[in-house]
Amino acid sequence: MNANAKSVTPPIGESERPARTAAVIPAAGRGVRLGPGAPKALRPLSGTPMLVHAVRAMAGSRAVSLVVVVAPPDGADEVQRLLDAYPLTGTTEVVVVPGGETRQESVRLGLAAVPDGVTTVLVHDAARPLVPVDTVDAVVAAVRDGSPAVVPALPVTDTVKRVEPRTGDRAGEPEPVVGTPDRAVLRAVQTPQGFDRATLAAAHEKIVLEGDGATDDAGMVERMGVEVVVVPGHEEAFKVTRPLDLVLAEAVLARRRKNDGF
Ligand SMILES: Nc1ccn([C@@H]2O[C@H](COP(=O)(O)OP(=O)(O)OP(=O)(O)O)[C@@H](O)[C@H]2O)c(=O)n1
Ligand SMILES: C[C@](O)(CO)[C@H](O)COP(=O)(O)O
Repeated sequence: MNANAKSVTPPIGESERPARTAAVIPAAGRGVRLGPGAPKALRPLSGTPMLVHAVRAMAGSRAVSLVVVVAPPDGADEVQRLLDAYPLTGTTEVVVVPGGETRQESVRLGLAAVPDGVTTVLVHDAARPLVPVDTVDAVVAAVRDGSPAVVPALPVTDTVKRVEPRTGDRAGEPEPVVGTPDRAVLRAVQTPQGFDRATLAAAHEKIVLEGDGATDDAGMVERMGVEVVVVPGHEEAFKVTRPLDLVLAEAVLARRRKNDGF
């Protein structure tokens, strides 16, 4: 959309949901970097599984009428039972499907379960359980305003180096630096990423045929030559990846409880 053009899209929740929005939550990963234990999405945060936080975060947006949870390939029944134990208060429907060996495959399987009539699809990591609803709404609004692919992202705060990785017999050796990108043009990308449904489906179809090394869905769309835009992300939308991230997530939840007066 032209930067100066004014959006005519009604605020989220005030439209009659002409364009149904679904959220696909890939939750089939093991969480190897988090260390031994249950699959990452099922680990508790303040006593509630990470996945439940992520589902609530998506259902918290009035735009989202369906959440597709992508469970570990052999764990769909367990995930369904777990979600049954934490029913949502609103009207958002939740379905569970088995996932695949890679995140990309899991997203593709989740997308296949999205019914006809849904025109906007969000893809959100179960590993980002604390994303605020305003961030979700900002992504949905940008898609509804005409951007086929929208990612929330934050400026990078560390200086980033490009290196020549040392692998195989040379793994562990110091890695030569081959460049320092200008930090001002870098963004650290989060989820939910929002898409025009047909665009996302086409990107996944192309990748199945041709293979690809993209680490996020927007990267796949970019490789088709489609414009991807960034909206402001949020510090609390960080990805729980390593053990220290669990400590941070608990601290964020404790701060929210305190702010809510609990
Ligand atoms: N085969 C896979 C692998 C990952 N994911 C999901 O993709 C999201 C982001 O992935 P990441 O943080 O890398 O999770 P894991 O793959 O579980 O982590 P690790 O690489 O440490 O094992 C997570 O919600 C994860 O469950 C998935 O649905 N299917
Ligand atoms: C999709 C993502 O969360 C955007 O930052 C990220 O690329 C997932 O990466 P991972 O390798 O699955 O951790």
